[in-house]
Amino acid sequence: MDSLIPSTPGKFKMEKNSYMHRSRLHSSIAKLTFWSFVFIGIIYIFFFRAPSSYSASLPSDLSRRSLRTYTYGGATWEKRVRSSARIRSPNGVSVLVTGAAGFVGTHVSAALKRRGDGVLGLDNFNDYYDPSLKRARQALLERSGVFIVEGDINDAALLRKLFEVVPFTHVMHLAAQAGVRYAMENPGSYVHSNIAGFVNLLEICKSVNPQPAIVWASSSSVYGLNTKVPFSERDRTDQPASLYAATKKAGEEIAHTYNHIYGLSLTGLRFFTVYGPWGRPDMAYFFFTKDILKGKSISIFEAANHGTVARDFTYIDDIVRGCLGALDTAEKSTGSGGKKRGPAQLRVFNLGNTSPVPVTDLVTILERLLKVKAKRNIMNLPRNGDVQFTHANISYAQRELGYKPVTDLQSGLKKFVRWYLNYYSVGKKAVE
Ligand SMILES: O=C(O)[C@H]1O[C@H](OP(=O)(O)OP(=O)(O)OC[C@H]2O[C@@H](n3ccc(=O)[nH]c3=O)[C@H](O)[C@@H]2O)[C@H](O)[C@@H](O)[C@@H]1O
Repeated sequence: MDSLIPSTPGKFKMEKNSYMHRSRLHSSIAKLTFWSFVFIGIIYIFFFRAPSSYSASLPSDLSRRSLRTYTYGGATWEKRVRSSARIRSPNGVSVLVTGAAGFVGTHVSAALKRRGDGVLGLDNFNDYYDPSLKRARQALLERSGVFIVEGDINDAALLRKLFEVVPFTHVMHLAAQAGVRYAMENPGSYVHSNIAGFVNLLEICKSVNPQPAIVWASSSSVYGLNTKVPFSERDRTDQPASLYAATKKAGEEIAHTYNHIYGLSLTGLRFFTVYGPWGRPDMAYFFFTKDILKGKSISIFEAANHGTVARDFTYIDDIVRGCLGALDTAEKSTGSGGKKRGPAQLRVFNLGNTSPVPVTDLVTILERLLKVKAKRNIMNLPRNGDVQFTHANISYAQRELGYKPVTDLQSGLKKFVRWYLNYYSVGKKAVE
């Protein structure tokens, strides 16, 4: 079919010329045939090819997200929102936690609630990974009095409404499209959540009165191809190795802008491979556990020349303490009515463990805890966004937030495995 449709008008002219000596009728049939092909071609491209390639690059969960409508409002709903966000301790704060049904979001929300802060969750419950795990986390939070509003950070009307009902003093912004490798499959979802969603949230935060202070999740991946170790906040972060990292880096620059123009107090936290109970099934420690138990082989990446791939795995409870430290030391935003009144706080911290562990050692620990030998398939680190190692310098967070991780990988994984076996009711007797 391609050969029948001229690709350029020039080509068309040449073909048309070759028919000049034929009969007029023949020529008009040829023209008609040609234009029919062009027409059919256009229809094909716009109505069939375009949507399918569009949905391949902006796949299912993004389109599902945009199409999904959430219902909110009404007296009962507002009552639940207010009650969840009510401060119950003398020095408490009221915090809107975005991504509250996510891994870190659930733990942070529960910790804030425990100490008497007002907490309202927001989550779109997308299906990037098993939503039933998010629902289970939601049930857990509900039992401790945290209500999660179902909605998207891109929904300006919803965010405005939430601030109308509750004048939040703080926003803990953890909603994001996470995962390094998935960015190659679904780039649009990273732009949608990590850039557009973040800007939308900041737009609302800058315009409300009083403006909240914002603490938000950046990522260790912003260090990208940086080779200087341990990674310090002052190191270069202009060589991201994945679109995920690029969107988190963009978030840091966007934070700078909103701080500069509107006086929003902003603290970014660069998390280093956070793991633990209620974790994310898309992360290696989680699906390695699942696959080892099933007797399925696992792919363990190694760098060139059998180079070690390592991560500064950081246990969730340590991260939660870092998040609370960031909230507690966050100064007030200085703007009001969308106008800056003075300079405001702008910070970025590493929250890591400062103790990188090779992925092979992670697997050995899991084997011991699960009492099952892994079927190891060693393969080259794919070029899909992964970096060879991460290692946090945490002295700045230590000084400013009192951040001090205390959990080594062995102890943290033990807690994870115990939770995993219990949650998925695995009959095996592992982890003594
Ligand atoms: O700290 C961070 O900034 C990031 O940490 C994780 O990203 P990553 O460290 O790549 O975590 P995993 O996907 O769980 O991978 C952990 C290690 O296992 C390796 N891996 C992963 C998958 C696999 O099949 N085999 C394998 O050896 C990876 O190369 C990596 O070294 C999270 O997924 C990101 O959302 C987060 O921002």
